[in-house]
Amino acid sequence: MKNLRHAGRVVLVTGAGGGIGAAIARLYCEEGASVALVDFDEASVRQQAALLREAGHTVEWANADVAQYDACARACAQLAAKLGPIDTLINNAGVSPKHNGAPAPVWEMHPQEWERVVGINLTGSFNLVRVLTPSMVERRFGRIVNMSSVAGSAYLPIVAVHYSATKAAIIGFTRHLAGELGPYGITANALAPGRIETPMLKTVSAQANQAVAAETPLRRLGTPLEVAKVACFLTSNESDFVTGQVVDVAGGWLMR
Ligand SMILES: NC(=O)c1ccc[n+]([C@@H]2O[C@H](COP(=O)([O-])OP(=O)(O)OC[C@H]3O[C@@H](n4cnc5c(N)ncnc54)[C@H](O)[C@@H]3O)[C@@H](O)[C@H]2O)c1
Ligand SMILES: CC(C)C1=CC=C(C(=O)O)[C@@H](O)[C@H]1O
Repeated sequence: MKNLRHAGRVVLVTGAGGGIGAAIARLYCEEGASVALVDFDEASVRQQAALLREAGHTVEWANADVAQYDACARACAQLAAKLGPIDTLINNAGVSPKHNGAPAPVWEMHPQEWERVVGINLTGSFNLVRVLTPSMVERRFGRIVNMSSVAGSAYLPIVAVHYSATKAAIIGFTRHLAGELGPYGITANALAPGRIETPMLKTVSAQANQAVAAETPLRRLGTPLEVAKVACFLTSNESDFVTGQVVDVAGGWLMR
């Protein structure tokens, strides 16, 4: 029997064209929500939306770069006009760029590349929160999940400094949101995935991933669905009194 605990909810997921975001969008659909998919890769987000519609789910999609405030505002207005007011926001879109096949050391990182990644991984989450919280505050209800990473609080040589810095900032951002928005019935939590099998991993050697699996207590990498399950839990009625928390989804890797 399906768990329809998100029936009646309208959920917006960024980075929903693939990887963890696509799994999150699908699980919300399966749990009864209407889902708005946002991604800057138009072909991917269109395809994910088509797959979900074919399965009978209520979805709309928008092609937007989360780093662009105006594009976020336009996309949210269009999506809310079709689905109704958005009450659940999953800020999942993020990038972990490589430079010549490896993370750029800080002394070689171009300032524009720093700005670009901060724009997507951090400002992108602010943009969506800024656009959507006025109606959440007005309706005295909202659920927000921001995607951090174990890299936000542990040194991971596989990523570069902009990535770690933005994922750490997401934790402070989330806790501040929890404090400020709590009195209006809005919760904000963060997820800190460990290594999850998604397209983001395609630049990492199989050997490196095996080494992570070997040092993970559960002895494997995670799946996008395992991250999605925690996002759905944290925004369901089962987590009504949970806010300002950072939840690792990492199989025990890098327990801190
Ligand atoms: N995969 C991992 O091991 C891992 C671990 C920890 C945290 N994370 C985080 O989880 C999130 C999802 O990662 P993933 O592994 O699914 O990545 P992914 O690369 O597989 O998917 C990311 C999606 O975000 C979209 N996207 C990227 N930049 C965007 C932008 N500016 N505007 C709109 N959409 C954009 C991409 O088109 C893509 O569909 C990211 O925030 C990532 O940092 C991933
Ligand atoms: C895919 C690789 C570069 C990677 C990205 C993000 C991570 C994170 O924890 O945020 C790493 O675990 C790693 O999988």
